Amino acid sequence: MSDEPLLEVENLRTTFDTDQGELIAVDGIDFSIEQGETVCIVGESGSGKTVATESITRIVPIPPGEVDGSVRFKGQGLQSIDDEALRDIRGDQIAHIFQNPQEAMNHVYTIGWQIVEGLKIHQDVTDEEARAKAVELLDRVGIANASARFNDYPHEFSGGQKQRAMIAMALATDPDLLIADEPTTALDVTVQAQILDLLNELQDEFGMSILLVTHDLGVVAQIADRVIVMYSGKVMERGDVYQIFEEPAHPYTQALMKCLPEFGGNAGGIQGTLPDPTDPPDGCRFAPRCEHAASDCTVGDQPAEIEIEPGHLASCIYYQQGYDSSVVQNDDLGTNANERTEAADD
Ligand SMILES: Nc1ncnc2c1ncn2[C@@H]1O[C@H](COP(=O)(O)OP(=O)(O)OP(=O)(O)O)[C@@H](O)[C@H]1O
Ligand code: NI
Repeated sequence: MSDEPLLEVENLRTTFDTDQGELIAVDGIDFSIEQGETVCIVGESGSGKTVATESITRIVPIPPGEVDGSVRFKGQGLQSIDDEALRDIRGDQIAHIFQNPQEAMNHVYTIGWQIVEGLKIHQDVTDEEARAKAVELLDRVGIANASARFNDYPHEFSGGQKQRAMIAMALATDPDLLIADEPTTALDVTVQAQILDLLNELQDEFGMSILLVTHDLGVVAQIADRVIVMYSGKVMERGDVYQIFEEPAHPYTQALMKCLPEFGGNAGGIQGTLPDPTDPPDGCRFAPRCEHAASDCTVGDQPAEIEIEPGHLASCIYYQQGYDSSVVQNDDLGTNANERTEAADD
């Protein structure tokens, strides 16, 4: 095995041509995912999480979208390969699951048929083998009585069962990377926890990497190895799950944490709104909402990411030399955040 990451994204920039002008959805972000790792992208609605992940295999609509930057998957540059080769990778090595399985499924075909079709397109199997494998997968994702449920239509499955079936479809081709965009948002809390447990188990078993998009820090705590905090198309902070929960460094991450119920936060979220993506402000994108913002925060470009500890980086000038980082370091988050990461450790 090489020590190259499974996925390496550099300077990814995705814009849309809109009536209001060029909309910058993702503004030059870098990240990588190692083999077997779970990386979560977290951030408020509209921060560019979905567009970032959908730019990897160019499932964003082009036009009006335009994707720039470098995406390397197993060492192969995806930005330069043709659509057919990309479709092959998408169906085979990089699988997507979405928030709403209802939309991703075909209503007129049975669940089993849809898994079988996926298998047959990408693998050289007979009908019998494909059927047996589909039943096995349905069973594996926790669909009781799988061989009978094989013949059910999507509307005969509950929301949680549909999401399980989507996961079975995604696993059918034994992908190296599973991209899951808000996979549990439409589900109630108990089912959500079960699906995340299932993803964790399947990852151990199948060895795939997971890139999971969510706005929910509870989901992050339950599943992430590493976390990327996005805001307004930029990466604000990144680190392993312990660093992010125990020592959130960027005021934006801290503000997200403070919205959690254990800090007495309300579901209303952070005060204020995201900047206009067709006209982002100078300086740090979060400065207009940041309680610590100084005049230096509103000039130039988004600050470069500064390494605070190995693997833990924040894009905030207070961590640059000559600034006092104690201004943004936040003691009142410490103890409760520890409880959360202990839960994440289980
Ligand atoms: N097809 C499109 N055309 C124009 N603008 C788009 C398109 N798709 C996304 N955008 C814009 O790109 C920005 C980022 O959207 P994106 O869906 O990535 O956010 P997100 O972080 O996934 O939010 P959410 O948590 O609500 O899913 C938003 O301003 C959105 O309006
Ligand atoms: Ni999204």
